[in-house]
This record gives sequence, structure tokens and C-alpha cells, in this order.
Amino acid sequence: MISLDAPVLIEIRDLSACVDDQPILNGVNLTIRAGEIHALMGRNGSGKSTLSKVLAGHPAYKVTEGSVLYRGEDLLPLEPDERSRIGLFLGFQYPVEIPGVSNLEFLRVSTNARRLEQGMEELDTFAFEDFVRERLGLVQMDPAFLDRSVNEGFSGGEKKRNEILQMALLEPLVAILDETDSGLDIDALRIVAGGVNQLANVDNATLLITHYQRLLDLIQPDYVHVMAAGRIVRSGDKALALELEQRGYEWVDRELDALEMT
Ligand SMILES: Nc1ncnc2c1ncn2[C@@H]1O[C@H](COP(=O)(O)OP(=O)(O)OP(=O)(O)O)[C@@H](O)[C@H]1O
Repeated sequence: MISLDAPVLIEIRDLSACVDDQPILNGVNLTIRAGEIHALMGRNGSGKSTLSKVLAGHPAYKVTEGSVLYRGEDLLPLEPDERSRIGLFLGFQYPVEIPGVSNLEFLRVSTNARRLEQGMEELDTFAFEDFVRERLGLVQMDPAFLDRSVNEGFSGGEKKRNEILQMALLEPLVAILDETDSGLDIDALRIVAGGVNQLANVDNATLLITHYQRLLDLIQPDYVHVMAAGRIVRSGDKALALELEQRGYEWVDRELDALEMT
């Protein structure tokens, strides 16, 4: 829900970043306020995942220009785990498997790190089990997944549900979900979208990276942005996503040419 009086959670200004000296982001501007849901779309290779990784603090990506303020403070000097503790969450496009680390323990340690940062008490094993079981309902996940190693041998869709379970436990202020819809069957898509909708409130914000309108039918974005060649070339409301669905991305090239001429 849009309210221009709502506090700004993330302010990205002229952000450029490279990997192995190759520029990937070329001046991204984006402001996200509390209560908002943003969708980020764009062709393969346009820089969407790179933006999410830069925001999460992935060490392979070097910021060369610009700034990111998180609740008014410089985000960029912070380590990835500090970013997570203060409420930034990245749901990976390809969630990693961590063999030998129990999913339940991983979730408990990360949830407690976030709770401590928020001035809340740590949850012991029993209290955490109650909390996690309640949250499992949001993604309709079988408790048996808690006893396995993190994502090890999970199907693509199960990994995505596990990401949303993590999000439900961490209660981030800004959740970036990178192609959460990919690999989900039709029922799982509804369940995951329902979970995201239930977690969205006036105090937090969501940035959905997606290729498909089908997700945006279930999670209604307040803003839709189109990324091309490492920057946001057009922003609009949900009608923009419908336009993309009908027209594809060819017209985006013309917008980009026009931008480059200015
Ligand atoms: N670690 C890396 N090493 C080399 N090139 C990279 C790396 N990360 C990203 N790139 C390149 O940067 C460009 C943008 O990639 P990115 O993954 O951000 O695109 P995307 O918009 O998320 O694409 P998709 O829709 O296919 O997921 C691509 O050309 C990609 O090959």
C-alpha cells in the first residue's frame, strides 16, 4: 500500500557495480518505502540478480559508484550477516545446499541473531520448535524438512518454500525475493504467494524479481520497474507488467536508446 509519508527503507542512488572489472550495474535509482511491494522485471542478463546480490553484500560484486541508504544509514560498509540482522533478506534465485548443517538449527541460529539485534530474547530449542511449527503453516511445509540438512536434496520448489519459511522466521524489513516463482508448481505458487502476502505489512517492504505476470496476479505490486543494461529504464504501476506481458521487451531497447542520447 502506497503512502508517501511512510518511512523510506531503502534508497538506492546512481548505483554502479562490477564483477571482475566488468560493469554490470550502471546507475540504478530506486526508493522503497515501508508498506510497499515493488516488482523488478527485465530481460535475462539485465542485472536484476546482481542488484539483489549487491544489496545483500555478495563479496564478488564491487560497488564502483553511488550509494545505498538503509533506513537512512549507509548500507554498503556492512557485512552480509550484519545486513541480515538489521532486517534485509534475500531469497535466492538458486538457494544453496549446506550439507551437514541441520535446517532446524540453521533457522534457529539465524532467527536468534535477528531477534538479538531487535532487542528480543533468544529462543531456546523448545520455544523455537513451537515458533517454527507455527510458521511452517504459512508455507504448508512438512516438518520433516526441518530434520534434513539445509536444502540438501530438496526439490527446486521445496528450496523456494524453505526460503519463504526463513523469511517468515526472520521477519525482515526489506525482503528481496529473486525469482521465487521459478520451479514452483501451480499449487505451490499460490501457497508461497499467500505466505508473502501474509507477511507483508505497513512496516516492511518487498522487492519481487520476476519474469512472469502469474506471480503478480497473486501478489499485487504497488510499483513495477523494468531493468535494462544495468539500470531501471521505466517504472510504473501494475499495468506496466501487463504491458510487458503483451508487448515483450523490444520497446525497452528504444527507451534505452533514448536515455543514452540524453
Ligand atoms: N559472478 C559473475 N561473473 C561473471 N559475470 C556475471 C557474474 N554475475 C553476473 N554476471 C553477468 O552480469 C549480467 C547480469 O546478470 P544477472 O544475473 O544480474 O541478470 P538477471 O537480470 O538477473 O538475469 P536472469 O533474468 O537471467 O536471472 C549477465 O550478463 C551475467 O552473465
